[in-house]
Amino acid sequence: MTEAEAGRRLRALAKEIARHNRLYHDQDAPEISDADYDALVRENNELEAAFPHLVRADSPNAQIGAAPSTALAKVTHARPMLSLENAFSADDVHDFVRRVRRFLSLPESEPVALTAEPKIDGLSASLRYENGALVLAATRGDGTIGEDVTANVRTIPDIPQSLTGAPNVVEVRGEVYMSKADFAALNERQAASGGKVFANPRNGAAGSLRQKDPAVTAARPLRFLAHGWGELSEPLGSTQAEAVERLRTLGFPVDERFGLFPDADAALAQYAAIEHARADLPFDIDGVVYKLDRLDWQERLGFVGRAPRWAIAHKFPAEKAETTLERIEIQVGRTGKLTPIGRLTPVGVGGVIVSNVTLHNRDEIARLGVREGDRVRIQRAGDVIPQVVENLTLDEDRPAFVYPDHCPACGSEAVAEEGEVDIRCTGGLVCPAQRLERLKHFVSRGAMDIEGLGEKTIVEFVDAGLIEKPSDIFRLRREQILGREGWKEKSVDALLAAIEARKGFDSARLLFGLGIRHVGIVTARDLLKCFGTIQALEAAAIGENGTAELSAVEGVGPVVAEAVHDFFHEAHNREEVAALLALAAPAPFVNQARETEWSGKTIVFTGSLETMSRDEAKAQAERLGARASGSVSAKTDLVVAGPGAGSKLKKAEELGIRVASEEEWARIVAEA
Ligand SMILES: NC(=O)c1ccc[n+]([C@@H]2O[C@H](COP(=O)([O-])OP(=O)(O)OC[C@H]3O[C@@H](n4cnc5c(N)ncnc54)[C@H](O)[C@@H]3O)[C@@H](O)[C@H]2O)c1
Ligand SMILES: [Zn+2]
Repeated sequence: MTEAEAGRRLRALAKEIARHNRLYHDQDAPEISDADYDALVRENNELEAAFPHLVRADSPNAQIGAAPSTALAKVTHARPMLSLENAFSADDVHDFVRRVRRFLSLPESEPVALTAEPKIDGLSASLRYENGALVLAATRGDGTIGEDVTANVRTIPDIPQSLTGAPNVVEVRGEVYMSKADFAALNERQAASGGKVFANPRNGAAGSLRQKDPAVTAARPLRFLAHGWGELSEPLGSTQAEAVERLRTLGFPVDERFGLFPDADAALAQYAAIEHARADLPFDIDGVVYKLDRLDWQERLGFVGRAPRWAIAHKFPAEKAETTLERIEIQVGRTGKLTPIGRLTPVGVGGVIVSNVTLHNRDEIARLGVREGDRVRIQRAGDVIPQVVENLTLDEDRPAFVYPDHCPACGSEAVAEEGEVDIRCTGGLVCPAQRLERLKHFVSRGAMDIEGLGEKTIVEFVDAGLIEKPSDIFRLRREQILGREGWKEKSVDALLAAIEARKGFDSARLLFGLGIRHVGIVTARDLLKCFGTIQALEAAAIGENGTAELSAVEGVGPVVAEAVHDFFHEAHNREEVAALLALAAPAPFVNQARETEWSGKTIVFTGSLETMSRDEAKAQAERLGARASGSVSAKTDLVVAGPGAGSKLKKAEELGIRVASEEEWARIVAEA
């Protein structure tokens, strides 16, 4: 940014921020969210830091709140009512402590104790007591001049009218606020009577206190929490914690979460605890305020501009923000799932800058009605990926977003399964987005189980361009691998021998290794029991009545049939299968199942098995002529439950299905 641009921007920001200050502080009717307001202030501060000589006399940093414009009498504060510096991260808080240390020239060994308490979202008031009697109450106004709200404050039950044992002059400062419940009820009454509806409890409290007629204030459920003081004829204590305790004994409400902490880390832990409790608190808070405990240090630090040097407000991250959805991009996941990603104009939400959101799926895009270029409201909760919660662009002119019906990574058809919202690429074996996952699956234990070709080696070979698709594994040549780092002659030979050993291997394992959706090892065997070879299966799948023929197979339903059909429908998948069959020449399927009392029965394995893998257990079931299924239903004959079994076991018990332990299962297998 050039200097001229910065100057223009600073001028615009000063004007804009002043306007929002008036709307918020004086008219109790903000137009933008606090997060958006804070973003303007931050932009201003960054520019001021980059161009210090351009800082304006009317800089937003030179001002507190807004000058009052009500019909209320003006009051000049005996001591100014200040604002607070903001911190947005733990780093900011540590910086604050470092600044304090530097200012006071404290040695590292000197502890810096801090108080921490919620930052109540209300409006500050100063209550002046002389000889124990409440004589004046004032709003903050612009920090120097506030409004006289004495009569109004007298109607607030939390605020004592008189004090005993107090210094002759005490100005108690704190927050006038409205509880969330009272605020909701007030707005309901206001709406019913056609009165002003408030944007939030803070505005409700401010609008209720700043009334010409105290009777109106009296009818509003206002509350008060003390957090500081102004003029005093004698000190309330020698530390912040002592002084606050004194205020409590004088009869002022103090928040129960107020605490004294030995250092910044302990105070930050309290921040986390308060943030955690935030939603359940009866009133709105927007952060935690830390103050130096030692009052002699507060005195030395004084204030700069509009805020004390000895306190800082650690704001909670905003969880919602508005921005523009610039583009909708479709990503292909490792398993072929198409996921729409929204590219945003970067915006701060929940303490981080967000430039991408997940749009989940086609249905979500339709539900939100979002198109490229729309204004959207996004939300971020905890560590969750940010989401679009609302489309703010209501014009209907532009056409709806067209969801692609082909995979952007490989051009294969992308389809949704019946009743499913997700759209998947059917390009499986050749889709670059799925390449790695497919290859890892192909060589995995339950599939081709190629020794020496683990995930790490797959990644290495893919990166080196040695393999792209499963058939390439059978094309690997000695000299391609030899000479690569970490590959000795012996290991290369062992690997090639392991690959060679997989020629003429089990066709069911190879079929399973293709990674067709829903085709697990059991389904692969079911299919081959019927068709005998992968070639025959392929011919059936792409035949005229393909899906019908496949769904007729025992153990295969319409969803599996559809997936198998879609897979073989893609020409490049057929090419790859043909290459694999030529290179690996798997043996025709041999049905190993025996006729036993378990033939035709359905068995479900759940929980963890200790002496065998899930795959092995399933294979055992099949050899007994039984089918292994993934879900428990009335048709289930046996549930084998290991430790950690959950809902499936519960369901089996509800349905009265026989349940066996792993040990009992081993006995069944041995005896069958
Ligand atoms: N949405 C808008 O248009 C808009 C406009 C102006 C200001 N704002 C919001 O108002 C804030 C700025 O207002 P501000 O200058 O009054 O600063 P502030 O409200 O962020 O902080 C200072 C005030 O915090 C209050 N406070 C609450 N609990 C306290 C505690 N425990 N200890 C000490 N003080 C405590 C005090 O009254 C003090 O005056 C910003 O956070 C901004 O988001 C919003
Ligand atoms: Zn694809």
